Amino acid sequence: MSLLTLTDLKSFRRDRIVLDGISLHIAAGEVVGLIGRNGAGKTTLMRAALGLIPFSGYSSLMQMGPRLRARHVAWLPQSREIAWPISVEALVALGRLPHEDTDPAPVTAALHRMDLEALRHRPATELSGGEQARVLIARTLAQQAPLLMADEPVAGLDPAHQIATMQVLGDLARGGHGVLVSIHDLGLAVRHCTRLIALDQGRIAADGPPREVLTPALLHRVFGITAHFEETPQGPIFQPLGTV
Ligand SMILES: Nc1ncnc2c1ncn2[C@@H]1O[C@H](COP(=O)(O)OP(=O)(O)OP(=O)(O)O)[C@@H](O)[C@H]1O
Repeated sequence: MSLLTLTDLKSFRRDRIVLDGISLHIAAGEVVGLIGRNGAGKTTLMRAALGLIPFSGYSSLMQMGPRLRARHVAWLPQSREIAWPISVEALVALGRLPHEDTDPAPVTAALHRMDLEALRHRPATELSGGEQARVLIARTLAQQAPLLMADEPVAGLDPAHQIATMQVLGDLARGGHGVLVSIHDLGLAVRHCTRLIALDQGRIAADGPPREVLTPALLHRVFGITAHFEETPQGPIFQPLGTV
């Protein structure tokens, strides 16, 4: 089942085309990594799909009313700013707003999944940057939406929490959700994403399983790098080596 369909999406910023002809589906069971250089259009693609910036073309999310959309898709923006000193638990509970319920179970589960139980009563504004990022991820988990869209969810997290967060996204997908994440760490992307979409100057340069997307030719053309890519008994290992 497709949870997100985009057809011929285009977006302009300051009269310059920054997304052009984007067509894709995200299905239940997928963790799709959106990759590309700085400025390639990853954030723009997700914000346009959500209707947060103007675009032309079709986004299935825009066919839903605001209430249905809030239940269908959880969104983690790149900005990790927390404005008010509310408790971690209260902030995570904001993820339940679209459901208009007071069921504590999804909030408790989200706190547990993001390793936040010990911090639940702390003011969220008094946490470290990485801890705040985990709180905001937990809020999106508490929303229990079929589709999760996250802009660089693991940026700023320590290695253990990066891996744990990617595993949480994998668990969500295996539980029938769909996930679209922008990510710069190609090593993590290769290990945890079921599929990669490489963006280059606002267009899709490649879309498929990590091994098929991250070819030497694509790495050269889209990222300007060389890399070592190896299948091992511990899973695939991808390490950028140099610039070209
Ligand atoms: N508010 C804005 N006004 C004008 N141009 C913008 C604006 N936001 C983004 N752009 C431009 O749109 C293009 C795509 O930006 P976008 O933020 O989508 O890239 P990205 O792939 O998410 O990059 P990064 O990896 O650095 O987060 C860039 O050329 C950027 O300069």
